Amino acid sequence: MIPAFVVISCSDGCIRPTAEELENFGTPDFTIYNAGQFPCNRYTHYMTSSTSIDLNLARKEMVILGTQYASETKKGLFSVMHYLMPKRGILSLHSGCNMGKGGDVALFFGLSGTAKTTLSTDHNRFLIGDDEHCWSDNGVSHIKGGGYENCIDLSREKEPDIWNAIKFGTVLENIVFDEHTREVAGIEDGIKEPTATFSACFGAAFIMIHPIKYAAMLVEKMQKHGATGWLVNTGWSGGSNGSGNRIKLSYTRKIIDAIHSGILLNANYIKIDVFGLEIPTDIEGVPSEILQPMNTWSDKNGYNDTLLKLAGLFKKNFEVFTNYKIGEDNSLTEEILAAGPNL
Ligand SMILES: Nc1ncnc2c1ncn2[C@@H]1O[C@H](COP(=O)(O)OP(=O)(O)O)[C@@H](O)[C@H]1O
Ligand SMILES: C=C(OP(=O)(O)O)C(=O)O
Repeated sequence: MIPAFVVISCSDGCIRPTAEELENFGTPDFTIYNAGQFPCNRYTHYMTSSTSIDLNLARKEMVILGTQYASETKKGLFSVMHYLMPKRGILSLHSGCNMGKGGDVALFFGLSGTAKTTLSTDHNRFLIGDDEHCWSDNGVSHIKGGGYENCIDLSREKEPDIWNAIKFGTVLENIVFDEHTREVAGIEDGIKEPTATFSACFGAAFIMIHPIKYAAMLVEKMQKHGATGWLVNTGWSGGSNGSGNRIKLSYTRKIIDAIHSGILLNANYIKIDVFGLEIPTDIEGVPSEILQPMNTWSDKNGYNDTLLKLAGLFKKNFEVFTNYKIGEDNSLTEEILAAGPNL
């Protein structure tokens, strides 16, 4: 049995045919069988849990078993888009997207929980979508309707647009009203030590062809349209477990504002060791001392050890991609490698 909230989430995310269209609908482009909590057989070869999402591109069918996660249908379709779109020269992206009043478009890449929804929802800009987009020669369009926001510590002051979006008809998932009756663990419960997670294209779970192919398309589109790329920390700063804090959302928003305004193109930068990242020395509204990560760590040896450890993990992670050649030469892979950490 599928709970109503799963159905609502799916129909909100997809284009709903009108009654007239339904009369002569013909053969669907794709058929999804979602069996809700009915499990898969975990004793099947390669099955590691009682949840499975099986996709058959030739039959144009998907079977979802053993999960009531509301987004599973649309995330499954996201994988299908990662197969179909690149074939048409369109780049599919795990990103949020918004547009400034002058028509400038920004994409926000990141794994789940890294603030695609939070930052693409910006009072001064138009929201295109929070999670799944396509970049074609005609511009950026969103794949799914609706938005999926992490509600931990949500407040009217800090995130007014998202706060106001919660009204009748909103589906709340994994929400605990009363700590005493809580049955599910919170997303961050039980996490003691942050672990480095690498996910190609910020969405390894969804991509269908080699990640370098998506990377090549991204490079081509960024060069063609003169887009700039920025790495913004929306996560931890100032130490590993037991010390440090998550960067304040208000500071992150100021950093994003400075990027949108173009002011950072002419700022002063300091290059950090190992990763070679260039970090602006000043951003209006953000304390300068938090911009350089080393300043925020009281344990300087801990900082250097962690920097080297992370650089090693980066290099190791990329090893599996280095043999893939794209185009006549291997230059794109070489360029990506050159931009990585220098040990
Ligand atoms: N500095 C920060 N920048 C962005 N988000 C932050 C920051 N600190 C905390 N958060 C919180 O992190 C969460 C990000 O979740 P969300 O935007 O739903 O991520 P995603 O859309 O990438 O899955 C939100 O609850 C947001 O309030
Ligand atoms: C969790 C989801 O996406 P994300 O956290 O990447 O925004 C989702 O849309 O189901």
